[in-house]
Parts: sequence; structure tokens; C-alpha cells
Amino acid sequence: MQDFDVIVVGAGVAGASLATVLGRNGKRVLCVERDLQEPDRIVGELLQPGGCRKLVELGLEESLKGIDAQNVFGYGIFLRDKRTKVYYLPREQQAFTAEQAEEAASFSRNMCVGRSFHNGRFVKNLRNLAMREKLVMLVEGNVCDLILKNTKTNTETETDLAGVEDHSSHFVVTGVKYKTKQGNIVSVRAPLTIVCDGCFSRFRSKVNKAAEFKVFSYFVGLVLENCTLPYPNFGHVILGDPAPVLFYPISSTETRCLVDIPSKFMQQEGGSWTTELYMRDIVAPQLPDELREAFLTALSKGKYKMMPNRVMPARPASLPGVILLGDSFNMRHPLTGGGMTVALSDIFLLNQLLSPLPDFGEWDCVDRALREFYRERRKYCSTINILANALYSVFCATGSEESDEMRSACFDYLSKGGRLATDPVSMLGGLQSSPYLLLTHFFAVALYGCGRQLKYFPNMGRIRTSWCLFRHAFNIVKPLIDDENVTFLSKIPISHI
Ligand SMILES: Cc1cc2nc3c(=O)[nH]c(=O)nc-3n(C[C@H](O)[C@H](O)[C@H](O)COP(=O)(O)OP(=O)(O)OC[C@H]3O[C@@H](n4cnc5c(N)ncnc54)[C@H](O)[C@@H]3O)c2cc1C
Repeated sequence: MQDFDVIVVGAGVAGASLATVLGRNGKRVLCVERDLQEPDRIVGELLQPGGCRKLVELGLEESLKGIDAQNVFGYGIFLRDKRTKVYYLPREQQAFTAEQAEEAASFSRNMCVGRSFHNGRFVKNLRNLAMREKLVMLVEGNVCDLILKNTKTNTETETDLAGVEDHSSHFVVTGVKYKTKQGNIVSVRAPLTIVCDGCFSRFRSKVNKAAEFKVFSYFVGLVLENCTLPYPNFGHVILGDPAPVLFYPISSTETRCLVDIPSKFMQQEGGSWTTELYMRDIVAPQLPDELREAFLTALSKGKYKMMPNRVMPARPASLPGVILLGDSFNMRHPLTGGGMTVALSDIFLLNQLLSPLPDFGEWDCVDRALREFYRERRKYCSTINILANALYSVFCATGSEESDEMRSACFDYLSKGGRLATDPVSMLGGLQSSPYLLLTHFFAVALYGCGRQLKYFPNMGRIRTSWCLFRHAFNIVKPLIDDENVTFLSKIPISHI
């Protein structure tokens, strides 16, 4: 098989899934992955229930089998000495045993259970599914260049577009060059290249000049052995100072801990502390008693990994013949574990739009499908993106009175249960998507915080705090709405608040 309809760069969560579904739909796919060994990473370990559903809809549910994946029913949230538990859906709808949930989470579209696991085992299963497809060729190689054709001169060139003002007007991507393990450079061509090379994407800026990311913070990941979580089969969010800490099971004997260190904190303190000291002296004392011992034991082994938490709104690719997908296309703070759900949802939609096309060589038809893709994905993905980034800002302790009030109001709001908890948590889990509903809850939290200030005697100090709290909430969410191009509120200039 030498002629390809599509080249997929990277066989991570997005690339391997995409290659399989396109192959099943009759497309000849070449997928090039830099390293086919089982990855060992701290990313992509909790697949939200919405992502599990997408996996089932894509026919990839087998990838969750045989990897000791654990059920996740919702979140335990901890703020100082208070704790609360929230489910993805109301309790009365969770009428199933753990065994039923196990079975159903893999096979039913209607279940509301997330799954957590070792990312490497999951990715390996996804790659095995791709390799089983007759029309998919998965090869090991490091993609080093995109091949471009200058349509004016009809000549091929490499990816250095520096100095070309509007490169989209006369350049088209016609394939890739990759380096094999033996050091040979191979050139392959196809009418469409889909770049899924992850958060450290090498080709993002070449394909899309508008793509810009920010590093909000860093996650330091540890594995705790044989530790019993206060709420078994729940994700745990500890609202620490200065930033949250996460715990969730990744196998029947292991618990992942992710400690967030804000970028600002790292820059300010840089050099005067080490990661170990930060974890031992700042983080450990704030953890629930049940987790502290296991955390310190894991820390003493010195085996931890660090990853930057990048945030980048989705922007359409600006070169014909190529698109970005997965983390190379769109990133949000990983606090809510939404990345794989967004990637799988994008693949589901893109596959629906591209598979009926007989030939990807007709760029006008592909372009039309892509425009629809960028429009249609927005509602689902922007709900997850805005929620992740907004919640991260709310959950961080900045030291100001209004941010402290907002964080505590958010905790108490979720603790009230009912729709006040399940709406936000089901949006986080990818089970419900509506930016409007999300904003309604976001501002309801802010108003709830203001109400708590004013409910006794509304003196000038309390009125001022309420005003600052509301303005703080608005300032968090407004740029996120703008980034996601959600029209509601985005017309209000920030100076009006
Ligand atoms: C700390 C952290 C924790 C996270 N936790 C979660 C979570 O719990 N749940 C969740 O849903 N999301 C989580 N995410 C986000 C999630 O990991 C990503 O959204 C997801 O992995 C994106 O999949 P991807 O295929 O785009 O990228 P990846 O899974 O990173 O795959 C990219 C692939 O491309 C390959 N590649 C790269 N360059 C080349 C090249 N030049 N040539 C060939 N191959 C190449 C890589 O080897 C890799 O296999 C987390 C992110 C971070 C940073």
C-alpha cells in the first residue's frame, strides 16, 4: 500500500483514534509515530464520562479493556477542614453497582461514569486497534518536515515559511518527510495531512500563524501506592494554597497525585525553593490526613515528573492540505481532565464530515467540511474549555479577599447539591454542553458570594467586597468567552464593568 488519502502525524490519543476510524471508513491512512513503545507520562489518565461515550460511539471501547481501568463517579472537593462529594449525575440516576458500572462504562452510551488508567496502556491499546485495520499503516518515524508545494511556481519546498506574508495564498501541504529509526529520510505524499503531534507540537506555528499558547502553571505528578482515597472511585480536588492538588486512581493499587504550581509562583520564588521542599512544606500540610502519609512516602522516593499546563484556544489551520487536531490544535487547563474528551469529540465530528467525501484531493469540498467542523465543535468544546480555565482561576488562592470569597462561594455552592452541583459537574464530564448554562452557573456562584456578604448588614465594606467579587468573576470569564468566540457577553467592553 503506497498511495494514501491521509497522513496522520503522531499516534497518541488523537492520532491513533483518528487513524483507526478513518481506516474503517475506507480511507488509506499512513500514521507516523515518533516512538511506538508504551508511553510513560503523567497526562491523559482520566477519561471523563463524555469521553467514554465518544469512545463507544467511535467503536474504540476495546481500548479500555485489560488495562486495570478504574471507574470514576464524580469528585470529592476539599477546602480546609470542609469536604463534599459531587456526582456526574444526580444520585438517583446512579442506580447501579460497581460491577454494572464497569460493564456499562465500556459498552453503553448512556452511562455517566468516567474511567481512569495508565495513559501509556490506553494509548498502546489505541495503537493496536489502528494496527489491526487493513487500510491503516502505522510506522515508527520522527516527522521532521511538511512538504509544501508553491502553486504559483509549481515547485516543492520545505516548511520554512518565514518572511512569506500570506502563505495560505499560494502554498499547499502535499505530504511529510520523516526520519526512520535507521536514520533514513522518507518522503510521503497525500492530499490531506492531519497533525496530531501533541502539546509540544513542532508544526503548530507553521500550519497556523495565529496559534499562541500560555503556560498557566505546571503539574508535578507522583504515584501513591496502595493508598485508600477518602472517597474511593472519585477524583479528589484539594483546594490548596496557592493552587489545587488532584488525586485519582489509575489502577487498582495506584493513585495519581498532580500538584499544581502556578507559573507566577515559580517565577517569583525561582531558585529559593526546590520542588521537593515545596511539596513537603507547602503542599503536604494542606492535604487531608488520610492522604498525607502516602503522599510523603511517594515524595521520599523522588520519582516525580513535571509537565507545563498550556492553554490555547482553537484556531483553524491557515494552510490548505493540512489541519491540526488534539493538543496541537486546542488546549485547556488539565485541572478538569477535559483534553481527551475534546480530542475524541473532535474526531467523532471530523470523521462524520470527512468520511463521506470520495476524495480529499478536492480541496473545496474538504474546506467546506472543515468550516462546518470548526463551527459545529464550538458548543461542546468551548463548554469544557471555559469551565476548565475558569475553574482553575477560581480554585487558585491569589491572596485577595475577592478571590478567597469566590473560591469559598464556589465550594459552598457545589456542596448544596442538586442541579447546583450536577449541572457544572456534568458539563465538566462532557455529559452536557452549553456555554450559556455554564455562564449562568458561573455568575450564580458570584451572586451567591455577593449575597453572603450582604445578607446581614450591608455596610460599605461588604458592598465593596461584593462589587470586587463580581468584577473578579467577570474578569475571569470575559477573556475566556472572547477566546472561544462565544457571542454571549463578548460584545460588552471590559471597561464597562
Ligand atoms: C499534566 C497533564 C495532565 C492531563 N490530564 C488529563 C486527564 O486526566 N484527562 C484528559 O482527558 N486529558 C488530560 N490532559 C490532556 C491530554 O493529555 C491531552 O489532551 C491528550 O493527550 C491529547 O492527545 P494528542 O493525541 O493530541 O497528544 P498526545 O497524546 O501527546 O500524542 C502526541 C503524539 O505525537 C507523537 N509525536 C510528537 N511529535 C512527533 C513527530 N515529530 N513525529 C511523529 N510523532 C510525533 C508523540 O510521540 C505522541 O505519541 C492532561 C494534560 C496535562 C499536561
